[in-house]
Amino acid sequence: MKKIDHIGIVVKSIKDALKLYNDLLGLEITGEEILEDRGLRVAFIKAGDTRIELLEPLNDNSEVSGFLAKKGEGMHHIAYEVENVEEIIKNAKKLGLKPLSDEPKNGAHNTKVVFLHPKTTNGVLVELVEHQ
Ligand SMILES: CC[C@@H](C(=O)O)C(=O)SCCNC(=O)CCNC(=O)[C@H](O)C(C)(C)COP(=O)(O)OP(=O)(O)OC[C@H]1O[C@@H](n2cnc3c(N)ncnc32)[C@H](O)[C@@H]1OP(=O)(O)O
Ligand SMILES: [Co+2]
Repeated sequence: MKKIDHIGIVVKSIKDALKLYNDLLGLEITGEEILEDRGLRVAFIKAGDTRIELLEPLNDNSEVSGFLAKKGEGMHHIAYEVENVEEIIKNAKKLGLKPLSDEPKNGAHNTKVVFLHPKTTNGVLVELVEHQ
């Protein structure tokens, strides 16, 4: 594991959330992306050597709609940058840490990602990210 790649936060509106990250803290958006297949508008904000990932649902079928409906806005996941996501999936299984897919999926900004089920990772949704 190289570092915390980003901290994912679900928000109703990225624009509204910028009052804190941009207006108050002076942090800039370093990359915004629409992920249609995931129903997500995503904005990355550089914060020191890690990033905040703001996740806004595009529609009711978004990957974060259920979370937003049940828990409201808030902390969603912690992403760790790894070297070899395929390798880490195999090791996670051996350790009883449940990957949510057997193969990595495409993440934001040309990455391969896999998530570990929060019920096997002390209640925190963990994302493992390999930058291409
Ligand atoms: C932009 C792309 C990518 C990147 O490149 O960075 C992203 O970050 S995409 C981020 C959004 N996508 C995902 O999160 C995909 C992986 N997540 C999932 O597959 C699901 O969210 C889940 C984790 C499997 C949960 O889905 P589901 O089982 O349908 O929801 P439930 O409400 O039934 O939850 C079951 C259980 O898990 C607890 N839970 C749910 N979400 C979280 C969470 N974010 N953190 C911690 N715990 C979570 C939930 O509370 C339930 O527990 P109990 O209530 O005790 O049963
Ligand atoms: Co993420």
